Parts: sequence; C-alpha cells; structure tokens
Amino acid sequence: MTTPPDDVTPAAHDPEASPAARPRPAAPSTLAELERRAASRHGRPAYGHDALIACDRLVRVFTTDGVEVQALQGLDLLVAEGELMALVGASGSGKSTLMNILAGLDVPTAGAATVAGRDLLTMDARARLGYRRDVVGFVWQQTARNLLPYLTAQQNVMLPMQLHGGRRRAARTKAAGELLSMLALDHCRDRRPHQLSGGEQQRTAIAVALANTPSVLLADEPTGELDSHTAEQVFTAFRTANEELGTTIVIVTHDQAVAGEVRRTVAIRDGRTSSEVLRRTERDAATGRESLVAREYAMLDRAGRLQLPAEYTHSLGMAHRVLLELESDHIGVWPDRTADGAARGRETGGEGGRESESRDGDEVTEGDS
Ligand SMILES: Nc1ncnc2c1ncn2[C@@H]1O[C@H](COP(=O)(O)OP(=O)(O)OP(=O)(O)O)[C@@H](O)[C@H]1O
Repeated sequence: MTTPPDDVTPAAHDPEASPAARPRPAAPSTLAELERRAASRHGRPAYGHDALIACDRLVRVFTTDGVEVQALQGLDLLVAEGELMALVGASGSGKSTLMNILAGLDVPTAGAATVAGRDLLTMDARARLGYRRDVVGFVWQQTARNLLPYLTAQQNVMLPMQLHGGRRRAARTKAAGELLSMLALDHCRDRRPHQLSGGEQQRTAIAVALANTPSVLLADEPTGELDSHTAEQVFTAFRTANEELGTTIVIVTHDQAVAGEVRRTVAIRDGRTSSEVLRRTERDAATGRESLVAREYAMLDRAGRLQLPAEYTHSLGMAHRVLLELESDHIGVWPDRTADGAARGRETGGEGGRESESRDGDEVTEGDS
C-alpha cells in the first residue's frame, strides 16, 4: 500500500472543495520556501526557524575549465543569536566558500541559507547590497583589505555609516569614537592605517565592520598574519563586541588558541560540518570548584548522515560498511565482520578483524550480522 505524500495540502483531501474553489498557492520559489510551507501545514517549526544563521544542505559547486569542484556538499549549520563561535577545518574544506556565501558575496548552487531572516538564495542585487551594508560586517585576514589607506581610523569607521545614511555628521563622529574607545583604540583615532600596528589595524577593522550595528560579524582568519600576543588582543576585541553589543560572531581560524577560547568550535570536513567541540563551565558537586569542560560531538545531518572521525575508522579498519546496533541509550557501530569486510579491513591496515574477534560473545554475536 502506498501512503499519501505527507505534504499533501488539507484542501486536496477536502471532499467539499471543488477544484475551482480551492485556493491555488503561489508557486514556491525555493526549497526553503517549500519546506517552510510543508512544516507550517504540519504545525511544526521549519528547520532553524529560531536560529540567526541557518544553512540547510548547502551546496556550492565551482566549475573551472569543465572541471567541477564541490566546495560545499550539503552543509548544515545553525548559529543562535548572540553566539561567538569558531569554524575550523583543513585547507580546502570549504570554510571561505561558506563565509563568502554568508557575507552575501557568493550565491550557493543549491540548498537553503538564511541570515537574520534574509534568504541568501533569492535576494536580488539591491537587497544583496543592503544586506552587505547593514546585516553583516566582515573582517578579512589581509589587514590591507579591511581599511582605506588614505583615511584615518575614525574616518574609516565613519565611512560605512555615511554610505548607510540617516545619521548626521556629529552623530557619526560620536558613534565612531565610541566604537574605537570600546576596542581600546582611542590613541589611533587620527592615524592612517600605515601608522597602526597589525593588531591595531585588525581592531580598527572590527570597529569598521561594526559601524552599522550588523546582526552578524564574520571574520576569515583575522589573526592569521599576527603573532600570538597580538592575536590575543584582536580576539579580545571580538569578545568585547560580542559581550557589549550582543553581536553574533563567526570566526574562521587555524589558530588553536582562538578556537580554544570560544564556547563552540565547528569543524568542516569535505564541505560538510563534521564535528563540534562545546565548552562549558561545570561545577564539581563535592568541591564546588568550577572548571571548563570541552566535549567533542559528531554532527548528525538532517538525512541522518554522520561523519565518523578518520582516526576512529582507520584504527578499527572500518571502510565501506559497518554494523549498527540500536541499544536502549546509544547506537553501536562495529566493523564489518563478514569475510569480505574483514579482508577489506586488513587491506586498509586497520584492526577491524581483531577488534571484532575480541567483541565475540559480548556485544556482537554471529547471528547479529
Ligand atoms: N572561485 C573558485 N573557483 C574554483 N574552485 C574554487 C573557488 N573557490 C574555492 N574553490 C575550491 O573549493 C574548495 C574549497 O575552498 P575554500 O577556499 O572554501 O577552502 P578553505 O577551507 O577556506 O581553505 P583554506 O583554509 O586554504 O582557505 C577548494 O577545493 C577550492 O580549490
């Protein structure tokens, strides 16, 4: 028996409504819109409805000289309002591609992405311009790319305010001064970028990015060109912006020190979010002492796919096929112990065969596989 598709509208089953009488909904333009409609019919909130940034099965394919590169391969990511988080991943994993999409500089090939309620796939050129000016701020790795060389720090911060319009000069001067003060840059106010250190330039760039009070501040390797002490000062500026202004901040970084300072670090692997480290303060019940505890989680995507860490699968010789078992409070994942599976495990240099033998008789029996 075939079950009806679960997104059939109630009107389609209403015997009283003639086809002509039924209201015809406008054709949905995006996958996100289709899903939102389907979810609203079921009374369920749409995926990521309460997140400030919601990426849903995001795909970005680049084609160069007829060769396709899948930079993002169905990436899911939710970021809540007010978060300060880091994105990490090997070179080529898709971090910058994601940041360019979130910054409104690039458009995904497929999937859905919304930031502060703006749909990044359907924005027209005018909306995209407004989005880049008012909704997101951006700090690049190359210090020279963030600031105009012939303007002072204060003038650099005032420029986006001027382009946005609406504030008189005196108000812009005051607001720029306050931002520079907040980031401990009072002494830099009348200096041009070449008169600032690398760290001061990046902190000024943060002030520029915050000029129009964006919902989201994106930074791609903002401390990449700095020594560790200066990088620490720049990170402090991000933290200040997050705590004082409540700005949501996403930082791409290779810097372990930066990644270790935020509460949430998301790792991207092969164009998908693969794991997350969450840090939180826990209090020891006996001593009352507080400590920061970091836990690593694997990401389960909406289709139920899980990326197992390569070091885990290699050490157990897991390849191609694994055995799953549902327990009352967890799911067991075991190496494939069938004859060809064990042979494959040995080919890949893992311990799969021996590991599964050692489990004989307790967790997995012959009849299970
Ligand atoms: N404009 C482009 N045209 C063709 N391929 C591209 C383009 N931009 C990125 N890519 C490819 O997409 C993949 C992801 O690149 P991306 O720059 O997003 O990675 P990344 O994680 O930021 O790397 P890195 O840490 O080195 O900056 C890479 O294989 C890259 O070569």
